[in-house]
Amino acid sequence: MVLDIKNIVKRYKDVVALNDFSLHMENGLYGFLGENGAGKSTLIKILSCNLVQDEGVILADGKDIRLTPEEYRKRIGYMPQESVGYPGMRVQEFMEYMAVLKGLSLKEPSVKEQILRLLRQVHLEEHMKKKFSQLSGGMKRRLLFAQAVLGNPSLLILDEPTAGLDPNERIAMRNLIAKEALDRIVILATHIISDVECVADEIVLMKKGQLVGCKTPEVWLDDVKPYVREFVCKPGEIEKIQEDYVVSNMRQCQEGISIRVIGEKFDGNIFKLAETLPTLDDVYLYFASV
Ligand SMILES: Nc1ncnc2c1ncn2[C@@H]1O[C@H](COP(=O)(O)OP(=O)(O)OP(=O)(O)O)[C@@H](O)[C@H]1O
Repeated sequence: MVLDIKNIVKRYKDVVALNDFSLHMENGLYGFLGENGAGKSTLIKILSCNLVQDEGVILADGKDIRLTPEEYRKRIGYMPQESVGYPGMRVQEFMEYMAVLKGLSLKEPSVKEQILRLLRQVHLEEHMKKKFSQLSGGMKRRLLFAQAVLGNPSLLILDEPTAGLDPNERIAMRNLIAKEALDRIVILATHIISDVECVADEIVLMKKGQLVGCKTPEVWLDDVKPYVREFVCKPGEIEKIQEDYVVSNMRQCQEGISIRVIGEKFDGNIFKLAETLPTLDDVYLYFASV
C-alpha cells in the first residue's frame, strides 16, 4: 500500500491535536514517537476510521479513504492501546468473531487455518478455550495482535503494543511485529524508544500535532550528533549543568559522575565536553527540547 496523509487538521474544541500533518508512507515499519499530547493517538484514530479529520485528506493507493470506507477498512488491521475484549468470549471464538467482522467467511477452510496459524504464532494455541477474562496481560496483548494481523491487512496499525508487558513479553511482541512487517505498512506508536529502535525502518517524530520528520534511525542519530556530549563532572557541578543543558543520563564512575548532556552550544567547554555517539533517547530529548 501507498498511504498519503495530506494536510490533516483535527481540533477538539480549541485544542489543535493535528496541525497540518502530512506524511507519505510506503511498505515498511514506521515507529511513531512523540511526547504525551503530540497527536499520535488522534492520527491513529483517524487512520483506523474511529475519528474523522476536520481538514485534509488520506489517500490509500490514491483513493480517499472517506469515499471508499468499506474497501479501506478491509485492508487495515488495528491493535488498540487498551486490552479490550469480551470477558466471557473464548480465545478461538474471539478470533472467529473478528474474522466475521472483517468480512471473512468461516466456511472457508483457509480462514480457520489462518486463525490456527496466528494463534500458534502468538503462542496461544494451548489457550484457545480460555475466556478473555482468564488471560494474562501479555496473552491479551498477543491475542489483540493476532486479530489485527487476521486477514493479512496491507496496513497494520499498532497502538502501544507492548504497553504493560514485562521484558520477556515485550521482546516476544517485538519479534512478532518484526516478522509481520514484510510487504505492508506497519505503524507502531509507542513511548518505548528501544522498541522502535530495534524494528523500525523509519522513525516518525511528532511534536504538538506536527511532523518533526520521518527518517531512518541512522539519519536521526547523525542529525543530533553535534548536540550530544558526555563527560565526567563532580557532584557539586551537576546543578549548574542541569540549568544549561538537558541531561540525558547520569551514572557514578570512579572519577566522579559521568553525565550525558544535550544542548545547542558547548562553547564554554569548562567541563572538557567530549563528543559521543548519540542514541535515539538523545534524538527524542533533543527534539522535545528545541
Ligand atoms: N477527546 C478529546 N477531547 C479533547 N481533547 C483531546 C481529546 N483527545 C485528545 N485531546 C487532546 O489532543 C491533543 C493530542 O492528543 P493525543 O491523544 O492525540 O496525543 P498522543 O500523542 O497520543 O498522546 P499520548 O502519548 O499521551 O497518548 C492533546 O492536547 C490532548 O489533550
